[in-house]
Amino acid sequence: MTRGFYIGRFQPYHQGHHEMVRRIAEEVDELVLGIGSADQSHTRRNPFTAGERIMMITKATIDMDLVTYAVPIEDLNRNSVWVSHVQSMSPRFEVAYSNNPLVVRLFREAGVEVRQSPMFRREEWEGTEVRGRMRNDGDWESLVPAPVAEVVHEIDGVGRIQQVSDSDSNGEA
Ligand SMILES: Nc1ncnc2c1ncn2[C@@H]1O[C@H](COP(=O)(O)OP(=O)(O)OP(=O)(O)O)[C@@H](O)[C@H]1O
Ligand SMILES: NC(=O)c1ccc[n+]([C@@H]2O[C@H](COP(=O)(O)O)[C@@H](O)[C@H]2O)c1
Repeated sequence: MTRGFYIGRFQPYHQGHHEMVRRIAEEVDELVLGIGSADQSHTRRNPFTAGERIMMITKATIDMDLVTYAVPIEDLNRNSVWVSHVQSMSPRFEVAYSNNPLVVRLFREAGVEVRQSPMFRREEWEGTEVRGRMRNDGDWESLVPAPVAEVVHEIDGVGRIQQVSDSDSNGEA
């Protein structure tokens, strides 16, 4: 039995994340999806709460052939102990998946095996692009799994993003 760990902000969970989970499913029996920056929401870069991101991930991965757990991970302003913080919040895992260079480095320095993947259709499958299209009334729905689009509609996510774009000075280009 192998359990993996895949961390991201998932703002929102999009087709690039989904493709990565599909490939990870070929290598592990169970996967923990760490919801990074869990304490952040209602800003341009981090519009969705941890709970909303749990809904997106749970509904999008329900039909997949692996057990998934979505675990919120708050940020910690101390990189040197961040891996211990992650491990303290997550079910035990043997291998971590990430394409984020800082995350890869921190896990490797802590002695955790890390696997990276290619970036899939990165020109479209990127959180920043999805949020940009939501702000501009573009076609964001084709960039996310259908259950994620349903969650965004349920919580009026587009309305929220358009509103925080005006008021939030937390700045995303
Ligand atoms: N299209 C993709 N193909 C493969 N991996 C991806 C893709 N998009 C994101 N990832 C990886 O998934 C992890 C989580 O990504 P994250 O939630 O930050 O999404 P993002 O699209 O990079 O977001 P943002 O544009 O909001 O910073 C990271 O390791 C990231 O490199
Ligand atoms: N010191 C820290 O708090 C620390 C260090 C590395 C990554 N993280 C978090 O891990 C997540 C990494 O996800 P991304 O690959 O989506 O950037 C982010 O939420 C990031 O804030 C936090």
